[in-house]
Amino acid sequence: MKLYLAPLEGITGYVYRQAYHACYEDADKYFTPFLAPHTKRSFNARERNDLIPEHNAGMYTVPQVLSKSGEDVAAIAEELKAFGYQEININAGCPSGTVVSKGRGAGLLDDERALLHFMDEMFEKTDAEISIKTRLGMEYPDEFEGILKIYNRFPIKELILHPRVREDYYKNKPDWTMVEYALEYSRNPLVYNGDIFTVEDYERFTERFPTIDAIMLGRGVIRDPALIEKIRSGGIIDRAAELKRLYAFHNKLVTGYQEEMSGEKNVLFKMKELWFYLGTQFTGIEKPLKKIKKANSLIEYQAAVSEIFSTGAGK
Ligand SMILES: Cc1cc2nc3c(=O)[nH]c(=O)nc-3n(C[C@H](O)[C@H](O)[C@H](O)COP(=O)(O)O)c2cc1C
Repeated sequence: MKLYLAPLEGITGYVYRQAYHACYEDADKYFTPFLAPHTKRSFNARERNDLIPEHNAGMYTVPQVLSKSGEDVAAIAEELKAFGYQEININAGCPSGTVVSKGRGAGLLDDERALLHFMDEMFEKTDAEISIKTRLGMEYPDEFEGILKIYNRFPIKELILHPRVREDYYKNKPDWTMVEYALEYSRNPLVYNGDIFTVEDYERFTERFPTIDAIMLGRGVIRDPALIEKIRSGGIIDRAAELKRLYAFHNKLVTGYQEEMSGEKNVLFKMKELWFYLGTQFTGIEKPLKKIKKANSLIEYQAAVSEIFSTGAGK
């Protein structure tokens, strides 16, 4: 099974990916959070930092592009080639109102004619390898029938399906009936994405879909960075060693963000967001978690984190 790390805007930037690469067995592919091409100028400093080869050494990284213009995608693909990227991923799933209202992300799925035009132009104007990360549609899962017919007209490297509609955001359950449908009718290789948080979730999925050979993991890995290794090893990982490694990974993130960003406040913001996910793998940490949320300095923050790791709390 190939296991990919999903793009998570604000979380899986290069600092996260580098720390992950240093501490854990690699994901088979890493996807950057979306880049939104600008017609007049090239990448901004943050995007450039995410893409440069030095920040992606030893990892197979796929840049993700958020656009509704095939021409813009083709232009950005050329710029990405200069960084050494042959494969790019298209975001056809972002549910955010500001993105969708501009016809991008899941908004691409709102109008089949526009989607077809976008795909036509993109495939005509670039020879880069294109994968698509898609939802089922905007409102109803059966919208996917028409959408898949469009995807089937193009040689997509991988069709990564997050089987929710835009209206779901991240609520409700991924629709596995539509995964069955996609498996039967997609002419392109299918990758699954959605709600695989534990080894048990993974096993339930592979039991039902034994022929799917690639899964993209998002929040599951952010909650438990060892998830990919647990899946590969069948769940056997020593908890004490695991916590030690998680602490080292955590500290690498803090150092990485300190180097990347100016000001403690920004670093604290990033780390607090991460604990929203990491906290779920511990029990009995309400007090230190509260201290993390309230921390005004990195010293206060690190003291609270040390409480969590030193008590060995854990499920
Ligand atoms: C905070 C956050 C940021 C995200 N950013 C992106 C993004 O930049 N591009 C994208 O395609 N999906 C993005 N997603 C969606 C994830 O890649 C993934 O599809 C979703 O979380 C479902 O997978 P999971 O259940 O394994 O987490 C984001 C999700 C979250 C929660």
